[in-house]
Amino acid sequence: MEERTLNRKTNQSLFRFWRHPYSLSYLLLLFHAILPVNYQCVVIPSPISGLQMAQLKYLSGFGNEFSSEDPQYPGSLPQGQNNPQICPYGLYAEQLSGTAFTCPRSINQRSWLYRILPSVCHKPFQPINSGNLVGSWNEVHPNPNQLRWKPFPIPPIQNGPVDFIQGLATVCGAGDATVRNGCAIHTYCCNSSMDSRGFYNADGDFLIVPQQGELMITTEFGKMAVAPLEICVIQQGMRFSVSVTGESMGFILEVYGVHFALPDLGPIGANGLANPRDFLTPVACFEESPSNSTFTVLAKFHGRLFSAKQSTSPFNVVAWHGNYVPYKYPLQRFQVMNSVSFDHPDPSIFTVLSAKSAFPGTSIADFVIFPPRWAVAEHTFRPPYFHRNCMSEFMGLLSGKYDAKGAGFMPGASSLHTIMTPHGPDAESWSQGAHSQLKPEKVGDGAMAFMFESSLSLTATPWASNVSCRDLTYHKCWEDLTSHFQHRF
Ligand SMILES: O=C(O)Cc1cc(O)ccc1O
Ligand SMILES: [Fe+2]
Repeated sequence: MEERTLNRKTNQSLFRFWRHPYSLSYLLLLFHAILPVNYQCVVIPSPISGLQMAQLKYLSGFGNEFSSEDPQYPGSLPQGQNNPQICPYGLYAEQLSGTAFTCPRSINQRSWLYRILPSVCHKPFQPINSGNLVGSWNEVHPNPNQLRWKPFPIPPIQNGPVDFIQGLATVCGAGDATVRNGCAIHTYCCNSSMDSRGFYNADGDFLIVPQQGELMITTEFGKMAVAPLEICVIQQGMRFSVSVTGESMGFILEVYGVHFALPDLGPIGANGLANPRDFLTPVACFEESPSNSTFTVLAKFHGRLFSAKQSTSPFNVVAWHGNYVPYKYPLQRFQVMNSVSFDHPDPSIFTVLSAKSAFPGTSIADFVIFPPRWAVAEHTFRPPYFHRNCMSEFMGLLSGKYDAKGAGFMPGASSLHTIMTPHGPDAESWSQGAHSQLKPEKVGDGAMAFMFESSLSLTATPWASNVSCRDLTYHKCWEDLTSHFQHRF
């Protein structure tokens, strides 16, 4: 059977309206077209011209209780209840739970999806080749050294298409998806769109950080365009498919058993860092499936990939409501805090999102960024300090230059300093920081670095340890640090 593409805009003709078995209820529901629907739309021009997504609409806010219906199907969202005996337009109701039913209300997350067929309508899942994905850390050899990688190579299209899922490789991680505690860091390097393939991750949430290439992500909740300097979060179980316009590369922080939240602001006050209204969630937009279609749903379960066929698009959700949703965030919206007197504050002031562990103030993983900012601290060594940390630090450079490193940490490069591994500015950056004149200075103009910081002891996978872009000379960047100790005698 021929596979159909998932990102085809579906036929929503009047003809289909009249032949639909629930056309009477259509008429009644037309009244809903004039009723206000409880959402706040933001229209953001898409950066992706090649994907014909000129303008996408989004709902604004973090952790909100949203509702959305495909504008072509007014009244498709049931009002006043979740489970009408028959849903509007003959849709099926399906709940997607992101937390235990009984989680406290403040952290409880779930959404109700109203879809053409429920997700259960698929052929059995079969295991497929999991490539360079790793989900268990038993075979991984620990390495306490400083590790660094030049940009992970994107396979050229001449060598064959590689999509977002085929291009996944696990760099490092710790913990276990089966006991819902841990995290993994992956890279994706791809050159093609997923077309008729949808994917869900049963293991955890993906925080996706594109470094090269814009992503058009179709989800069950609608479509998101995510360009470099934007990030998105697709939470456990949400189906999605990634289209690209060319060679694309980026990083993924996966967390098991916990969801990302905004950090508390403490004495900072009610505003600052990542502000909730800058988080954007897609609006409902569904795909119908012509008869005789076949779609593939891929699953990541216990770190392994599985594949199943089904006859309807997994993106067949006409309306939804809830607070368990995918979202994106433009990193330039981050309001940076820093010292205006002296000394270098800890990088936790740059936390965008936290996946908290059960220990107060200690995260499974934090997503931290280093945006352009003014440095004004007096009588201070301004670059990042030398450091040994009880947390693991995975860093990447999206653009520009990082203030602790020279050319060896180029855009697209990444590094891992795991628990108690000493690290800090390279010899040249130290020299600059120690001797430069301390006038007000813009740090990292046009630059953006990020850090995935985890309380878990991250270990690199065999793939990451042996990949050809590993910088085996990394340790040399500190070799020129010499003693300046002034003996008393
Ligand atoms: O470059 C790093 O290692 C990250 C980092 C940045 C910073 O400003 C202070 C401490 C720190 O670990
Ligand atoms: Fe550090």
